[in-house]
Order: sequence, then C-alpha cells, then structure tokens
Amino acid sequence: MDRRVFGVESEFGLTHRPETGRGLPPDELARYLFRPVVEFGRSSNIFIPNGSRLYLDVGSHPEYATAECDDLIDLIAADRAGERVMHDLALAAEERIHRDGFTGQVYVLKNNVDSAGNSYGSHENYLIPRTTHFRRLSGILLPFLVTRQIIAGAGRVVPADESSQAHFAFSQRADHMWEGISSATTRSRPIINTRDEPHADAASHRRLHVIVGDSNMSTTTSLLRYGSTDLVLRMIEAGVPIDDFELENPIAAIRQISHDITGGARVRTRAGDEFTAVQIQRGILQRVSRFVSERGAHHEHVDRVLQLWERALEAVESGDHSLIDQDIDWAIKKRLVQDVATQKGLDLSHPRLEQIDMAYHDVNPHRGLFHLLARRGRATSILTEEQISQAMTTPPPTRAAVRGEFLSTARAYGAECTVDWVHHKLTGRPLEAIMVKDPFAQQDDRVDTLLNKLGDRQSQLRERSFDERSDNAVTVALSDKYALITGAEPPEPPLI
Ligand SMILES: Nc1ncnc2c1ncn2[C@@H]1O[C@H](COP(=O)(O)OP(=O)(O)OP(=O)(O)O)[C@@H](O)[C@H]1O
Ligand SMILES: [Mg+2]
Repeated sequence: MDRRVFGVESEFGLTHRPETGRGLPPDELARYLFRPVVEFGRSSNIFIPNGSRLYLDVGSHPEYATAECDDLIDLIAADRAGERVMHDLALAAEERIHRDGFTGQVYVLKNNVDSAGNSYGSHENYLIPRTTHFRRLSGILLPFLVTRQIIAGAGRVVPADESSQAHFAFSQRADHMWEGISSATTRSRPIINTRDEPHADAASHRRLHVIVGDSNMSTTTSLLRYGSTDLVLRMIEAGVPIDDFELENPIAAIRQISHDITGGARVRTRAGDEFTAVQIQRGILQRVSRFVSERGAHHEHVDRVLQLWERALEAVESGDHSLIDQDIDWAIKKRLVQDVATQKGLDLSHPRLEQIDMAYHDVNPHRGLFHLLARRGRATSILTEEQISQAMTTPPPTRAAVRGEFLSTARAYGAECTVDWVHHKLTGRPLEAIMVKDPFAQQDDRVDTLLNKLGDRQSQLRERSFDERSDNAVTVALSDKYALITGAEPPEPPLI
C-alpha cells in the first residue's frame, strides 16, 4: 500500500511520591488522574477533539491511542501530543491531591515496566490489504520484529537476579512476550496479535496489531521504528521474496538478543542456520534498499529512515554506540546511565541507576531526563514544539478529522454524542448513527448533514471564508481541551 493508516496506543506507568511515607495506591491515583476526563466525557473511555482515545482500563495504566494518521510525522506528533495530555492530567491530579491534604508529586512514565516488574505496552496498528497472505507476512515480519529492538529499543537497566548480574539490555518489552502470533493480548502477549477488528471495510482491509514494541521517547527513534516496519510491510505486500530468517524459537530469541548489548547473540532459524540480530536486520535492510531503488521512495522521509537504519546497525556491530547516542533511545539512555555511574562512582547494580532509567521516561517536559537531554542538545528530534502543540488539538487529515469536528460541534451545541473509531452518533437520535468505514476519509456528507441539523450551520458557514472556519475549528478544540484539563464548564456555543 502506498498510503497506509497508522495508529499507536501507549499505556503509561503512574506513581505518586509524597514528601514522606507511602504514595497513593495505583488505582486511587488513576482515579485522580482521570477525574477531569470523567467530568468531561462522563466516562473513563473517551475520544477527544484531536480524534484520539483516552482510556482507563481495569488496573491502573492509563492509555492514549492516537487518531488514525496517514503520515509518519503526523503519527509521531500525535503520539507526543498524548504525552502532553497525560502531563496536563498529572498536573491537575497533583493539584487535587494537594487540595485533599496529600503532599508530593505525580509521575506519568512512558515506559513498559514498573518497579514491581509489571509490563504495559506500546501497540502499533497498520492498515494492510486483506489479500495479504498472513502466513507469509508472519514468516517475514516476526524475525524483523524480534530483531528490531537493536534499532528501536528503549533500553533497560536490568537488576541482578539469581541467574545474572545487573546489565544493560536493548529492550523493555522483550522479557514480557510469550508467543509469536495469537489472538490473546493480556493472557499470553503475542508479538503479533491476530484479533480481527479492522475498523475499516473488512472485505478489503485488516488492521495489523503489533504489540512487541517499546515505548519511545525519542521522535527520531520513532521515525525509524514505524518507517522501517512500513517499508518491510510494503515489500511483503508487493510479494517480493526475502531471505528466509524464520526463527526456530522467536520468544527465546527475542530475550537472548535483548540481553546481549554486544549484539553478538546468535539465534537459530528453522532452516538450521545461525545469525546475529545485526545479520538478520542487514539482510532485510539490503533487500528494502534494493526495493526502494527499484520502485522509488513513497514518502519524503524514506532516505532518512534508511540512513538511520544503516547507522544503527553499524553502531551495534562495531560497538561504537556514540554513532547513535543522540538518536536511538537505548543508546541515549545507556550513555546517560554510564555518565551518572562514572560521575558518582556507582556500579550498574546500584538502585539509583534503575531510577535514572525510570526518570528517562517521565513525560513531564521540565523534569523528565529524556527532555532534559534534548534541551542540552544531547538528543535529536524530528518535530518542532509547534507540531506537538498543534497535534494536541487538531486531528490529522484522515477520518479523525470527521470525528474531531463531530465532537467539537456537538459539544459546542451542548448535544450529547458518542463515537468510536468508526461510528458517529447523537444521543437520542439512534437512527442517525453514521458509520465511516474509510479511515482515509477526511470528510463525510452524512456526518455534515447530521451536524447541520444541530443548527442552521449552513447559512452561517456560507458567509465565512475557509480560513476563518479552520481558525474557528481550532478555537473550539482549544476550548474543549481547556475544559478537559481544568474540569471547567463547557464553553458557550460559539457562532459557527
Ligand atoms: N483502519 C485502521 N487501520 C489501522 N489503524 C487503525 C485503524 N482504525 C483505527 N486505527 C488505530 O488503531 C488504534 C486502536 O486503538 P484501541 O486502543 O482503541 O484499539 P484496540 O487495541 O483494538 O482496543 P483495546 O485497547 O480496547 O484492546 C488507534 O491508534 C487507531 O488510530
Ligand atoms: Mg488499545
């Protein structure tokens, strides 16, 4: 597919650190965090005007699922906007906690393992044609995903246990995957989840659900992670033959690779060959590069993805991690941990270094260590501040734009509505629930007609220029964002 829809879901870790004593229990803290969400949407599972979904499942790991994006930069901006939304919620929660007589700070961490060893995910969604042969797809994609951690892992300080000394690993998630492919998510955690919920026309498309990835702080790493996966999918979809790297035991392999930061771990294929992760990634990268030179780049960032990919493999193979220690999360974090260990004379088993690992993922832009490094010029970014703040309120130009306008307009008129990825419904008008199955659709006449019934929008719109209308749309979304964060009353209906 030349154009693809992408989405990423991040689950966050949540902690309260009071000045003295124990923090609030996780479920109570999560309720504090989501109080403005519940006040805004009367549910702990809502869509917000930028088209994304905010969600608190059973347990205490809040989730942000980005809107559908058809461009990698939009996807990464939407993901980063989710961190900011969580940060705003944390500040509001902190205020309420203080008002209720508690002390201390609330931490929202975009990582994948908490201090008790529980894991939570960063799930990728890729729209693929239904005609893609699933067996062939998994045969190529699984070895790619098992080894992708060396170019896109978030890195982890692994404490000592009975079997090993404290060490630095490529990945947060690798130890928590239990199966190659299956339809379960919580019970067995497969690398690729086959649950068939396309949120699109099921006759023509599937939504590929990849749940093996680490949450990334670096937007440059995110570009490599999604950009490389999209290229591999394109090649699979085009039926291009790829070397056979199908692994004998993907789950043993993913762990083995993660825990050998030299990149020297060798894993066995079903055919009986042995390869390192670098060799498998190189085999795939060579084929992808040839594919791109034969067919041309399908977006403007392809060259950058290929160059980063090559540089990351060279860094692992040569052991010269300085080649990527501003671009790839695991290497940025490893350098930070090493610097602190050297300065303070600490051994890798010192608990302080595990805390540094956690603090790297703090979404607070003033306190998080990744953000601190970025400010000091020690981490690159592919986004501007403006792109991130815009993504907090403006949906990407896909079906998310239909949803965003639907939500903003209904809210502005005080009309209750419900939406999900596909449906748009005004409460009390059940016959008018509208399905938008095409995730690329930026506009839908039926939804427009439904919204027009809310007021005489049409005659007012006619008198306004397009620019004024889009300004107004942003204003509506901003007002809603304000309401979401402070729990204030919804704004007066604007004159649209
Ligand atoms: N047709 C599509 N193709 C690819 N991605 C899609 C499509 N439609 C929606 N998405 C993306 O899929 C993700 C769905 O997230 P959501 O958390 O709701 O789904 P889920 O993981 O299936 O459900 P749950 O988390 O409740 O188990 C979002 O990021 C969204 O942007
Ligand atoms: Mg989800």
